[in-house]
Amino acid sequence: MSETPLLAARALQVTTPARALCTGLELSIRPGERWGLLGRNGAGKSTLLHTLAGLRPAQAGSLLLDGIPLAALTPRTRAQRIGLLPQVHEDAFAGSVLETALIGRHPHLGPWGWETERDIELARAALAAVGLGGFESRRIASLSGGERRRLGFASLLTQDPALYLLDEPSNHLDIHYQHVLLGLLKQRIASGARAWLMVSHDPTLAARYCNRIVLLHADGHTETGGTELLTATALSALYGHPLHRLESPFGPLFVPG
Ligand SMILES: Nc1ncnc2c1ncn2[C@@H]1O[C@H](COP(=O)(O)OP(=O)(O)OP(=O)(O)O)[C@@H](O)[C@H]1O
Repeated sequence: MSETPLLAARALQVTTPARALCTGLELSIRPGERWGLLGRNGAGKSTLLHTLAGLRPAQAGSLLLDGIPLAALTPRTRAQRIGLLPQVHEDAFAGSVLETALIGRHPHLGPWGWETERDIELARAALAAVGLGGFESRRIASLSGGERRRLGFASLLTQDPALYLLDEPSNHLDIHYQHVLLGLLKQRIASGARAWLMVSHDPTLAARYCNRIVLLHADGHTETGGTELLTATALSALYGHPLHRLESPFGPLFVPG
């Protein structure tokens, strides 16, 4: 495949003061791909995701965004191309729902930094898409956990990056919204120029929504490939817990033993 990857990791090493979380990662994320990143608690999934987003340095190796070293790009250029849905939303400013959805437009604003009618339209449309139409003037502190999570998706939709980095996106979402929101992003990615990498603790969800997989093992080595990596044997070893794979019309279901 000759197309330049949206994001490429070459011999990437991510460490904490205590240990190596990820060693020698080779990853090419291309348009149309939906990557699932699976591993145990504490394996280093969020730290790796933040490194791929350029929010923390790698200890070795390189990261290329559209073929250009990520570190050479301005934060604004990076934010036009990469969007992060964090595991937890930490709200430094107690703004309204509409103001928070509009944060996604910041990397795209003109030199004066003012939002246009079009930006506000996009934010309103994103809120409606996540079921928060009519919530625009609510304070974010008054939202339920699932409503706050849906607002995080709305901010990401208004940002409309090429690469969506999603940290446990199903957190706080009921079953309906898990499928509505992942379905919505999947549709965006099907349109061609975008991709996602999502951290998940649910191999059933990963098998249903992802077409590429990274298994991050506790010793820092990784396996990358298609969904054929999602075998009962591989996942039982990954989690240190027996898992059974059952076939269903909706794809494989993984059930703990
Ligand atoms: N600054 C730090 N100093 C020491 N250890 C750290 C530091 N930051 C993270 N860690 C450790 O690195 C490991 C990886 O953390 P990370 O949050 O990336 O794991 P994770 O795979 O996302 O876990 P979870 O599934 O529990 O969310 C954890 O053991 C964590 O305690």
